[in-house]
Amino acid sequence: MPIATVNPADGETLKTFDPLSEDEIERRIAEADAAFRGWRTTTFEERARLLTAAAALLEREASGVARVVTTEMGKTLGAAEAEVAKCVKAMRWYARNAEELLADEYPAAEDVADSGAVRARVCYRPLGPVLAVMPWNFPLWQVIRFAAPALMAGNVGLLKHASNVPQTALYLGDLFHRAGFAPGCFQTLLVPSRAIESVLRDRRIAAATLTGSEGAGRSVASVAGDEIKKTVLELGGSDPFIVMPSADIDAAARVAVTARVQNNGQSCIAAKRFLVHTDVYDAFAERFTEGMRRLTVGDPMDPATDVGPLSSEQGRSDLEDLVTDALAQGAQALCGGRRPEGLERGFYYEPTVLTGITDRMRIHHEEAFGPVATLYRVSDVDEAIDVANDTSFGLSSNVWTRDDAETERFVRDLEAGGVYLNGMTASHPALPFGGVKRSGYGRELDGHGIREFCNVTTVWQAA
Ligand SMILES: O=CCCC(=O)O
Repeated sequence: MPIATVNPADGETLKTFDPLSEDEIERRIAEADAAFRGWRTTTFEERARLLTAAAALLEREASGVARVVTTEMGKTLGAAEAEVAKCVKAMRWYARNAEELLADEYPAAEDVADSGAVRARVCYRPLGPVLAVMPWNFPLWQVIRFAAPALMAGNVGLLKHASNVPQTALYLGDLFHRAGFAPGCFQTLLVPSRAIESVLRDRRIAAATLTGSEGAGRSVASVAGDEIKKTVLELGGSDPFIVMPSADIDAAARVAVTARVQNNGQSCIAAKRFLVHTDVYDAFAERFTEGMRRLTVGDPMDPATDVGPLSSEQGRSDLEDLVTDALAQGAQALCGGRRPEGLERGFYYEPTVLTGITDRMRIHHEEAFGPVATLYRVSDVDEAIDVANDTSFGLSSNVWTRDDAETERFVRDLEAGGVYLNGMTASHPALPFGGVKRSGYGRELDGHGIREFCNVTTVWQAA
C-alpha cells in the first residue's frame, strides 16, 4: 500500500509520500537510542512539563488537526474533534498521575526480613525505545494512548503509522518536537509495513506495541518473540451487546445505534453482535433498526452527517463481502445491505442490520469493520453467554440488565477484557483497556498501561 492521503469521501489521492531510506531509518533509530540515554534520567516534573506543553499545542491546533484526520480516514469532523479532546485529556491525566503510578513499592517488613534483607523495594525503570505500530481508525488517540504513558515512564517512541494517515503521523512527530521534547524522544517513521521487521530486530529497540489486525499482531509478535522483546497487542474485536428483559429497551436501542456506528462503524470496541432476549427481541429490533435507518450517511465534513465513508475501497469491499455471504446463506437485511445511492465517488456503506445469522456465515466469526450489525435472539442468560463467547475475539462486552444475579453471571462468565453494564464500551485514561483470546494481550491506559513498558526492578539490600 503506498504511503498516501486518499480522501475516502471522494476517492481522490491528495498527497503521496516517499518512504524513508534505510539510512534515514538508521539515523532515526540512532537518534532514539541517544535520546533515551538523556530522557530516562529526567524527573517526572520535567516530563510532565513537556507533555503538558504538547497537550496545550494540540488543543490550540484542534480544529486544523481534526480536518486532517477527517480528510485522511473519513470519520465525521465532530468525531475527529472529540478524538483530539480525548488525546489532550489523556496527556494531562498522565502528566498528573504518572509519578504516583510508578512510585516505588515497599514489601511488608516481615517479608523483607524473611528474604534476608534489611531493606527492599520495587522500582519501575524505563525499557528504552519502543516501536509503536498503529492503525488509522483513531489515528491520534491510538498513538497518544501509547506515547503519553511511555514518555512519562522515561521511554522514547518510534511510530510506524498506517500508510493512509501520513499527514496525521507527521503532525504527531512534529507536535512533540515543537513542545520541546529533545530530538529523538518521539519520531515518526514513514515506512511501509515490510520495514517493521528490521526495525524491531534492531538491538536498540527494546519493545513493541501494536494496535491493528490479527495478522499484523501475529507477525509483529512472532518477530518480537524471536528477539525476546516485550509486546503489547490490541487486535480486533466482535463485542457482544446483550439486552435482557429487565433493561430499559428504549435506552438500550438508542445506545446500540451509537455503539455500532461510532467512528463509521470502524472501532475495535464497537458493539457488533446484538444478542437480545426473546421477550424483548421484537421491541428492541424495531427500535434499533429504525435508529439505524434514520442515520444520515454523507460527507464527513458536514455537521449533519452521522456516518461518513469507510476509510478505504478495500475496507468497504471486505465489509460488503461479509454481508453478501450472509445474505446468500439466508440472512435477512432489516435495513441497509448495500451502497447508498448518490454517493458513488466515496467509500460509503449503508447502516445495516442483519438477522437470521448462523455459524456457517463468515460474519458470525469475523469482525465487521463498518456500520453492519448482526442481531441474534437468545432465550436466557446461559444462551446469551454461549453466543457471546462463541468468537475468537475477547475485547470488550456490553450488557443491559437491571437484575443483580444476571449481572454477576455476565461479569463472571463473559470472555472479554471489559464488561460495560447499561451503557457502551468507551476507553478512558483511568481504566485499563485490552483483551483476551485473539483480541490480544497486555493492557493500555491506567497504571496497568504505563507499567507495561517498564523494567520492574527488585532492589534488595543486605546491609
Ligand atoms: O479501535 C479501538 C478503539 C479505541 C478506543 O476507543 O480507545
